[in-house]
Amino acid sequence: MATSSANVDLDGNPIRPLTICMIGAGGFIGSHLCEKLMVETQHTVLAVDVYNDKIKHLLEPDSLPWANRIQFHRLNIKNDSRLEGLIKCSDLTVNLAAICTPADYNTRPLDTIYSNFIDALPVVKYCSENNKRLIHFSTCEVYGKTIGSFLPQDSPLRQDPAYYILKEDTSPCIFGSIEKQRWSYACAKQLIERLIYAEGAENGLEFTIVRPFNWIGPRMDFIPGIDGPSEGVPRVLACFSNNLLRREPLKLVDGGESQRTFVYIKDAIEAVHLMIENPARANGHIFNVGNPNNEVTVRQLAEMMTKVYAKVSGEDSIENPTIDVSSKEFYGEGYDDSDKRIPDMAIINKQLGWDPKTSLWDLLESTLTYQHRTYAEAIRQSIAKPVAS
Ligand SMILES: NC(=O)c1ccc[n+]([C@@H]2O[C@H](COP(=O)([O-])OP(=O)(O)OC[C@H]3O[C@@H](n4cnc5c(N)ncnc54)[C@H](O)[C@@H]3O)[C@@H](O)[C@H]2O)c1
Ligand SMILES: O=c1ccn([C@@H]2O[C@H](COP(=O)(O)OP(=O)(O)O[C@H]3OC[C@](O)(CO)[C@H]3O)[C@@H](O)[C@H]2O)c(=O)[nH]1
Repeated sequence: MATSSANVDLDGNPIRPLTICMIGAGGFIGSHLCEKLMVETQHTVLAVDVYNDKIKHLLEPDSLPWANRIQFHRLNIKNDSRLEGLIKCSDLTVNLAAICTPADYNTRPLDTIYSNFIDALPVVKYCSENNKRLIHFSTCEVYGKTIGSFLPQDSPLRQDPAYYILKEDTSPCIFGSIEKQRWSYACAKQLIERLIYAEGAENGLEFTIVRPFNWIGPRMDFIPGIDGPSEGVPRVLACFSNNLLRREPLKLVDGGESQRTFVYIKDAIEAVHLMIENPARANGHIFNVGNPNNEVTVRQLAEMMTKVYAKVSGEDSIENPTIDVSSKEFYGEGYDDSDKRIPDMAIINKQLGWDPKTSLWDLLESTLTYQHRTYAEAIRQSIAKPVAS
């Protein structure tokens, strides 16, 4: 895998220290990107978010070696006039802010559309008007369903990669009908991608669009009832972690037949680091960032996580480790799903020489070790606590 050295880019040019306005810096991806930039580079981060719990370890104490290179700005980009000033005094803006948990797409469709489209508009506008570079986080979900999913079940064409590999410049974007509000998120992300592209074409905005394919690792989402709402539904890694920590069966939505490719957050962050430090190679591009070698069905993911968790916790798994639930029961009316997501890697490989390296087993082993260490005792105590009458 290509890595950028501390001082020169992939073409041997010196890398000057940048000021980066990172919006959504307090989230899962933001926390890992801040960590990378603090520990391995000389860049400065203006970290914008409404929360900072996941980056507290980078903000305090004042004696940290990077203390003068990171500032936290608690603000909501929906309604805060400070945003333009922060973008203006930065060299680059990285926009990660979004509602991006599937349980919200069909239950809070308005918030989802506003968050992923309307709230991103000023960010794009301020970057364009002030000639500032933008790295915007979209999603693999803009591809929607694969062409192959519309073929008859027994069609041999379903095995042909041409019908399922997702390519940035040629694959169509196939969403379900309007009442399947699951796709409101993907549609909002697609429209903001189109707007950014148009700003590049008409007004010369220097942009890079990132399409993450299921990045997973420590600090992803929350564990319901411990550091998030008891009834909350996070993404699958946290749902299954929660079930394993509580010794409950893992819930397989609609049989767990959907397929995903999972990439380790630390591999994926390396790709973003390369984009930041190689603007000449990254500007004007849309990049898939995922690991095509780590494909599993959700059922296989549940089985592997059960085995890995038994290994890292030293506890035997329960007798019936999985249970089937319908998507209507789990997510409510209007849910739908992506059938299969395999990223084509040609563009990122050619432009940045990036390839993921961590296997699914290895990334689950380090992530579930973290989950066990971070949450097992808190869960034990919450279960032991008598319920108030
Ligand atoms: N994690 C993945 O695998 C994945 C996959 C596809 C796309 N993405 C995209 O990557 C981006 C980051 O994802 P993540 O997994 O880190 O999600 P996350 O929810 O952990 O992080 C998003 C952060 O944005 C902040 N935010 C949201 N609205 C805000 C607002 N109005 N003002 C200020 N801050 C706000 C949230 O507080 C949160 O900390 C999102 O745009 C998401 O759509 C992620
Ligand atoms: O307890 C559970 C939770 C989920 N599933 C199923 O797992 C699949 C993956 O679900 P999840 O990780 O929550 O999200 P998606 O992959 O569907 O979508 C995300 O992908 C990228 C992003 O844009 C941002 O992260 C987001 O939209 C899915 O099939 C669920 O039904 C389960 O069986 N049990």
